[in-house]
Amino acid sequence: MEMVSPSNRLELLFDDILYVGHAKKEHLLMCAVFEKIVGHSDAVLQIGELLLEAFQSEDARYDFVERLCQSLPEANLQAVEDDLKRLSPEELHRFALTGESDLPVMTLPVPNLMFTRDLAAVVHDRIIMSHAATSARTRESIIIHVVLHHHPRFEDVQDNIIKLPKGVTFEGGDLLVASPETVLIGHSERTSFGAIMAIAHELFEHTPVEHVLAVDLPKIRAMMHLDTVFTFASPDECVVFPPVIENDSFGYCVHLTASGTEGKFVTDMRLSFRSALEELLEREITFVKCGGGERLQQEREQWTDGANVFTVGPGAIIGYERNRRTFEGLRDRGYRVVKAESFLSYFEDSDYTPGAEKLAIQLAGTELSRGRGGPRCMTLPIARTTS
Ligand SMILES: NC(=O)NCCC[C@H](N)C(=O)O
Repeated sequence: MEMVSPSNRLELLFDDILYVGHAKKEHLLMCAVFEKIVGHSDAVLQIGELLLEAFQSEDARYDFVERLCQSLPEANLQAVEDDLKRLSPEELHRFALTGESDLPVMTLPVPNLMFTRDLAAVVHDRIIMSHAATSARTRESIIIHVVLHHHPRFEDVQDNIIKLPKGVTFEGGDLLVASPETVLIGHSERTSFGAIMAIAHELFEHTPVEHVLAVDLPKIRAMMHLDTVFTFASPDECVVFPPVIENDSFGYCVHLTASGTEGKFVTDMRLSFRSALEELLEREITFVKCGGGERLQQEREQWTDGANVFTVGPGAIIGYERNRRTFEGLRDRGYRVVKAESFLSYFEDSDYTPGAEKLAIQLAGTELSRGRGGPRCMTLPIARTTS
């Protein structure tokens, strides 16, 4: 992230230059909250460390270099393909993250790797790998490929990895698992309709998923993924950006179900996302408004990821503190609002019991929030259990 500059920031999908030291502290604090809630120190894995561990295998390094050379032909990396393959695990790791090495070639860094959510999506026992929509994030799709295929931790899931066909684009922030049978996918700036159909096909074939709701989003940067305007706080509460999520109109929400005939779906055009969701989940859903009742504040808080909360455990969600009105809405729903630091000091000498009360944890995140991604974007749950 230290390599994002005023001249390359747009290409690297950053609106601003972050104070990296503070951003790191904020990230560490967020991970400490996750570990406390999950209750063991192995709860949080760091993608950079997983990559370095995977690179201990020569096959992994070769695979990475070959995919990199193929995926970005304009970077002319083929000229140094053999040299890249000869780099040590540590040197190749440095090159993979920063684009720098001692070789006479340079490429862009991958500062968006912190938004691990977009690298893949896990639904039941399947892992759908991303097909990044932008060249700034293409290398991240290769990184997750290498980690999943070569890290010993993922040895047993090889047959469960879903690879999407060429030509479609998909980023994990567009996929939300609403229930064991229902998956929501944003048709966004980053995820193509072809990807939604391919994912629906795979999920209908290999998992208990029976319904995919495709949600049409404005194709704009501020709402690049579905999780920038809609996230679950609990099974019956969501944080939503009302101007987009309550915009009922023709073609906005398409319900896909399997038809029983290979390659065919039954489609059903839904005018209201809320009613489609409530019908599929068979319960009423409360929409907590990101930014409260006023349009101006809704826009301000959506911009700083007020609608991008992450549910760490039953009843415990985390979001950026600056989204004050969003937290007020959660308080009105019975959440106790607490700062991340206070949460950790309160439970310093005791275990946290998930579900004992509804907690909305505030992460200061003044630097992280300038990267255009919230706590959900910065996580990638790799296993799911239903309760
Ligand atoms: N799921 C998300 O919404 N991720 C945030 C990604 C932010 C990153 N700067 C990007 O533009 O891709």
